[in-house]
Amino acid sequence: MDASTKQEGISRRDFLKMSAVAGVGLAIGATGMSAIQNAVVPANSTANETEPAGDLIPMYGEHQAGIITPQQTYMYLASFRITASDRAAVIRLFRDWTRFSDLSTAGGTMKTGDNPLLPPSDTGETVDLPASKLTVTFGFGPTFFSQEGKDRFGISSQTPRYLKDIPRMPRDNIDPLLSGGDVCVQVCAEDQQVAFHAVRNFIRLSTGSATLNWIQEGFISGSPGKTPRNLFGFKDGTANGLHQTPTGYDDVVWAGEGEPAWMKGGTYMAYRKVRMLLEVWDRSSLSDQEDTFGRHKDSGASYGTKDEFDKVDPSRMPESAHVRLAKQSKQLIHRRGYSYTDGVDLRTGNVNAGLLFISYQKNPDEQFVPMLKLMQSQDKLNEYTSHIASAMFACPGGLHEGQYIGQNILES
Ligand SMILES: C=CC1=C(C)c2cc3[nH]c(cc4nc(cc5[nH]c(cc1n2)c(C)c5CCC(=O)O)C(CCC(=O)O)=C4C)c(C)c3C=C
Ligand SMILES: [Fe+2]
Repeated sequence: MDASTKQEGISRRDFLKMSAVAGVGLAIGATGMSAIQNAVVPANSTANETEPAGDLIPMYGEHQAGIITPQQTYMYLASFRITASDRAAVIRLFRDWTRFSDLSTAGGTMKTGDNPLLPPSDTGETVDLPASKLTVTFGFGPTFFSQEGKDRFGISSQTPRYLKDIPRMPRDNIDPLLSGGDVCVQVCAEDQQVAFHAVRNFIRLSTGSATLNWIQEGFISGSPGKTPRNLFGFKDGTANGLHQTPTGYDDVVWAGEGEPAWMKGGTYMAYRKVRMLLEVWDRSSLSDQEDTFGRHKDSGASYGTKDEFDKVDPSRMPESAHVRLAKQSKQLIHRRGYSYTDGVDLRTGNVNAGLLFISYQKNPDEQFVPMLKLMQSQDKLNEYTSHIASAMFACPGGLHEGQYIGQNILES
């Protein structure tokens, strides 16, 4: 940690220590500190200290939380465009975002009512709510490093090895307004209001430095310990078990050789918003539905087997089955998708719904893109889906206390 960080930074642990001495409602008013430092105070420091351990997911460590963390029920994915023109302003934003992440993942809020003449620093909707397993995961898009050949923040030499947009696919119906971005923030929690509060305050804190491109919200549902079902009624996520081994995440998820130092412990997030044509699907026979995946709907067992986790034999499946094609690519990825609903398609009266497909992998060129290509050309699932948004982000490794997100890039 460099001296300036130590001087300016204030960690949750320091914060709680200070709160314990000064009592609840401690205000930090040093001039020169950025907006959030003046605004940050735990909603209730006692509540923070006694937060049930099971409700907190540590923010610090070798990897960012929210990547291999067991999936929480709710997710927001927000994409920002940096509007700040100089590196110092980006650093201020990332410091503020990091402090807010530190605070909110620990179950705190910014000050909610210290000056009646000013708007409260925090929007307030999580006061009295627990941390709810809140995680915040940051990623950087290709345009963060350079845009139209311009090295905006003098960091293009730090571009990760495989970071580029997902190439256009033949069946794509991609909406550019819902795709890409300089920075993404994935927020997950067991309570939707806790997740929304975080994303909303990230947006507030970005005022003057970044604008929101798009935001998506998703949900999953499943009994504890069971694989959740997607909106087609199939268990989705079964194969993640294949790399849940001692070396599995290093082999599949965490960035490898030839990457800038800040990618150590990091990964690539591939994102596709995939609309699922529920009305078409609901008119299909059970055998058509099962042939689409090569798995049985009720049990989740692959064709020719009995139980969900039995070894898959692709030769037992139709050639166009989704799982057979995934196997044909001979690649593994770590999927962490969420269902979404977006109201009604006013042109057809059909429901807008589908999957916010998110996968993490160490090398998207080798693991993700070939798999997507294969699926786009041959997958029976294409009869029922349409890819409408797309993005690729590089997610840095985890932070230690006192660091801010992107520090190793911006201070390299
Ligand atoms: C390019 C990668 C993938 C996209 C895009 C994708 C979209 C997508 N998938 C489902 C539903 C299921 N997918 C399942 C398995 C599965 N899917 C991918 C990749 C993509 N899916 C992989 C790598 C796998 C695992 C294959 C294996 O090794 O067995 C399954 C089966 C159960 C499971 O393992 O999760 C389902 C169901 C939908 C609905 C969808 C787009 C809307
Ligand atoms: Fe899939």
